[in-house]
Parts: sequence; structure tokens; C-alpha cells
Amino acid sequence: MASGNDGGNNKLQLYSYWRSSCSWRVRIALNLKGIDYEYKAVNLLKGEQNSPEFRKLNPLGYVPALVDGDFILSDSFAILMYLEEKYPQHPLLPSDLKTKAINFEAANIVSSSIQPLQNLVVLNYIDEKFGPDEKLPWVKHFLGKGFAALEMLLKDYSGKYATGDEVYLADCFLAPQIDTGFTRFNLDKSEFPILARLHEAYCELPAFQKAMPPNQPDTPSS
Ligand SMILES: N[C@@H](CCC(=O)N[C@@H](CS)C(=O)NCC(=O)O)C(=O)O
Repeated sequence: MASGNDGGNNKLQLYSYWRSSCSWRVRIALNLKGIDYEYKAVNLLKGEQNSPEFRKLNPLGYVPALVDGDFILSDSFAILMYLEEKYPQHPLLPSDLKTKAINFEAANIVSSSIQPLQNLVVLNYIDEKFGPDEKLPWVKHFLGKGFAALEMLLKDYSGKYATGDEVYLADCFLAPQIDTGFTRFNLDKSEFPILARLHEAYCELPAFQKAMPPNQPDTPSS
């Protein structure tokens, strides 16, 4: 297995939460590229993301954050692009210009137009302002809108995976989002046949399996 070292002992550190879809994207990319890393758990339910120590790593108070020696980087998209340049094995971007652009589009639908609307901080705010019963309809509304857009986009590009028969950047973003939509928020799979098919394909891949929430060091035992 390739190491995250620069020849020294600075193994990459990933600040992560077991159920965070944004951390999960990075775990997939690290696994695909065969990079060993140290898992640093941040308990979002205990508010550890808002501690002064963690805010030094990400002033927004969100996971993931990656520490590479004295270099600190947060935001999963930036982290994946950094890993892509530093560790070229298993490329996350195809060489074809249009396929690459579609990978960016699909990844950004997830990271800009779906996940931020279901983030813990947003759901806590809705709970506080409008009550706990408003959270699920809110999430399902925006997940459904995003999933419908992804279905339309990917019908012209998907193969075994999102943009063909190779795993790329879009898959790293889609796998956690699709799983969260279907298993945590109970979206109806039959409405999203392409996403349902991709979900099954991802569940077969060891790099994706290893990154899943039940398999993390901070996964609760019960
Ligand atoms: N655009 C950021 C978003 C990061 C983000 O929203 N992380 C969530 C977990 S998936 C988080 O830490 N939420 C904490 C909170 O809402 O308090 C990324 O892709 O890394």
C-alpha cells in the first residue's frame, strides 16, 4: 500500500465523522488511491467540530479536514483535487474533456446543491425554528430535487459507474449521497433507477465498502 508520507513520518491525517458524507468521499478517494492514513474522529453530535482546536483546522467547523505534515486543507472537493495531484495512482479524473466536465458537474450537484441543504447545522436550525417534524420533509424535498437532476444528467453518460465503466470523482461524491438518500432518509429507489443501479455497483467495490459508515473507527457499537 502506498503511504501518505513525503519520505518522513508525516502520515496523512483525516479528521472525519463516521456518518459524514463529506468525510466518506475522502475516505473513498484515499482507499482508491491506496493511501494509508490516520483516522482522527470528530464527534459531530457532541459538537467537537465547533471546538477552538478544530476551528484551527477548519474555521467553518465542518469535517473533513486533511493534515499533511504542516499543511492543513478542508473541504472535500479541495482535498480530492490535492490528492489527485499528489498521488496520481488511480486517477479520479478522466482525460476526456467532456467526461471530466461531467464529473465536476455531478460532484458539484452533490456538494453544492444537495448536501448543504441536509447538513446537521441546517437541520438543527430547522428543528429550532419550525420544530422536529419539519426536518424530514425538508430533506426529502431537496434530496428528491437533486436526485431527479442527477438521473437526467447521468442517463446520457453512465455505464457501470456514473460516467462510464471506470470509477472517477463523480462516483466518490455520489456513493455517500445516494446511500444517505436511500438508507437514512428513505427515498424511494424505484423513482431513481440509475442511482439505484449505481448504489448496487458501489456496494461491490472494496474501496467503497471500507469507506462506509459502519466500518469506521468511530462507528458506535450499537
Ligand atoms: N463543502 C464541505 C462541506 C462540509 C460539511 O458540510 N461537513 C458536514 C458533515 S458531511 C459537517 O461537518 N457538519 C457539521 C455541522 O453541520 O455542524 C465539504 O465538502 O467538505
